[in-house]
Amino acid sequence: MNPPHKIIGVGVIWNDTGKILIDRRLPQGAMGGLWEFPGGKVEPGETVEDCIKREIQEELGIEIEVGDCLITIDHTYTHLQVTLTVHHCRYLAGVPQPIECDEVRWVSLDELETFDFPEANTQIIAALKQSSKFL
Ligand SMILES: Nc1nc2c([nH]c(=O)n2[C@H]2C[C@H](O)[C@@H](COP(=O)(O)OP(=O)(O)OP(=O)(O)O)O2)c(=O)[nH]1
Ligand SMILES: [Mg+2]
Repeated sequence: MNPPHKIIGVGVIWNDTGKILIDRRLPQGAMGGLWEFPGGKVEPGETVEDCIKREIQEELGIEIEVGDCLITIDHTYTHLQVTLTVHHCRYLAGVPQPIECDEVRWVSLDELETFDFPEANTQIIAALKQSSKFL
């Protein structure tokens, strides 16, 4: 039997000093304690862009603008298959609050590699580094 499949909208949120917002998942549950880019499950009838905007408002209490898609990744974990659709986002307003996570941080692209992320994120970080070469 294949594990269940979730479609996830994920935001790489940039502020105007070029830092990226990451959050630490709660210690309990799947991938507990790992860092991630904010996001969550796409609800029925919702676009990925709407999902990212909603999740980030719910989880962090901030306003963002959702931009271009960076990458889409299909990844199979032991108990779960995920499709992560990752968009660049622009921070607009509000102070990020750890509403549904343990901690939030603004970090540089270089610092990203020093945090522990889920396995699928290796590809997101590689894509970010690749795309930033041309900035
Ligand atoms: N938001 C986010 N999720 C990620 C990343 N990398 C990664 O593998 N995931 C996985 C972990 C989760 O299984 C899923 C995120 O969906 P979610 O946050 O709604 O799922 P969850 O398991 O925490 O919540 P739930 O099903 O209990 O409602 O995608 C990432 O960078 N950001
Ligand atoms: Mg989530």
